[in-house]
Amino acid sequence: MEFNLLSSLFFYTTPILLLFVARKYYTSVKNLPPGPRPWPIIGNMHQMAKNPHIAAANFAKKYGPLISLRLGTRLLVVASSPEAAMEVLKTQDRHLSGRSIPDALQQSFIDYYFVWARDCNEHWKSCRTLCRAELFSAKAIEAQSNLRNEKLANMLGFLNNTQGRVVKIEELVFTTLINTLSNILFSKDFLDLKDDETAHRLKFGLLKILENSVTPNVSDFFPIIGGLDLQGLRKDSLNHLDELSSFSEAVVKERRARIAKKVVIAEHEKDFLDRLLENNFTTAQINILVLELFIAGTDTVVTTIEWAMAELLKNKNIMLKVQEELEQELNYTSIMKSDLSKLTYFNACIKETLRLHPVVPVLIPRRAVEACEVMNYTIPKNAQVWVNVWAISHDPKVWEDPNTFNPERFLGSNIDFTGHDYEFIPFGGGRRMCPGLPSGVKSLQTILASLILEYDWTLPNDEDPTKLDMTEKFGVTLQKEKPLELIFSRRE
Ligand code: HEM
Repeated sequence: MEFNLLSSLFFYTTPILLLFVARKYYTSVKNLPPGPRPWPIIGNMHQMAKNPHIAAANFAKKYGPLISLRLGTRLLVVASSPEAAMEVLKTQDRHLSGRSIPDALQQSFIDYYFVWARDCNEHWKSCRTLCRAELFSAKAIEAQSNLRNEKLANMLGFLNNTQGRVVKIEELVFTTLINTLSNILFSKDFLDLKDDETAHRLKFGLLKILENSVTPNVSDFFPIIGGLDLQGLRKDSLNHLDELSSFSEAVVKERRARIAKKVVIAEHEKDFLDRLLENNFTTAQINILVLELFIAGTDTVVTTIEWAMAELLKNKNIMLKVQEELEQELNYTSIMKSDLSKLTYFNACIKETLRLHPVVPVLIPRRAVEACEVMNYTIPKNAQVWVNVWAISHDPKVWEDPNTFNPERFLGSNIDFTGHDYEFIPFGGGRRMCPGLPSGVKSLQTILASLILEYDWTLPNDEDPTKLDMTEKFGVTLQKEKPLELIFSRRE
């Protein structure tokens, strides 16, 4: 009886309270960027639907390059032109360098996040410094080359035995990348190319965490009721995080035991885990960091390779040109030893893939740590900020014929993805820019070059490649809705 009374009270008063809070908040902020009129309570939620990056790009056509939208009681500001992106990522980088942590990831270890660190705090700084020195510096990438070569050889060996069977590209590349990364981090393979089930479980867990972080969630729209976790996304993410931590936890335990026994290891044999332990990272901090590196460093590369292969299949003339360049410059044994950045046409294809299919379409959402001005509009403290890379990449005012896959546009051009050319920022920019760029690009180059050079690719059931379904699926990463499946046959 008492419970019924309380729940009815909650049911009837909550919407009124929310409406009041939202109204009070939004009428108090002056000079917000323009945008479509929000509905009471829900704001513009219903207008963002399945593909929010496209919906926001369409609003930008009407309201300008900086717009504001309301998602429940939350304010979202979206930058959709190179000029607006530059103001967010460069001019106001310090004020807009926070992350907006989705409710699904509001867990007890929130202070240990790297990718989702709320602001550029001391822990974030030590993660970034250590990762840059030990994983992503030119010296570190060079030191990883034997290991990468070995994992690449495993992948090609596996493909040689598929004998006309259909191969799911995302699973093949995912396993290769996880093992490359797990060896760099822990000197250990996490997966076996023949063991689909474990690979599937790991991939499912990582993707589920990403998916939960972008699933429309009432707790994000109305933080006042966040603690209730009405959709169970926080609980579900924690279950996956716990399960995935078990992959690393055992290794960390083993390593600590080795250190306790004072076993001496040569400097050049130490891996990333040794460095983390030397820097006094706790087991919980290591588990989260490793998970975030797996999340940030696998799906991005897998998805980009899948899009690149799909575009090359669709565009036979471009494929022939890349094959010709690779054949002239390399052969398989020299791929890891070659400087692949010298292959102009091949690299133009990688850039064009990242332009047409920017794998992180709105960057990882930023948060205003302080109120600031962008394009003469006010961005209030704690507003969420997207840089709509997808909109910039598909804007005919920025790119000629933007929907066509045309690597030639990058030939003889200095435009690069290093975060300074704001019309092309697939890795973001400013202090939260992707630190894994050198590692990601190395993986894209070596895996793609090997697959192009070594095999002819055909679609199952003699499907016509020019009719390949290129529908996108929105998420933190912009995936190909229908996974690419191919049959590989060795080239002469
Ligand atoms: C095709 C490959 C990749 C693409 C397109 C990509 C893209 C991005 C983007 C757009 C961001 C957000 C940047 C921003 O907010 O301005 C990001 C962040 C990040 N990426 Fe990547 N990434 C790739 C590969 C990798 C790899 C291989 C790793 C590591 C193994 C990695 C680790 C990270 C980390 C740790 C962050 C968070 C940085 C921070 O918040 O300070 N990424 N990435």
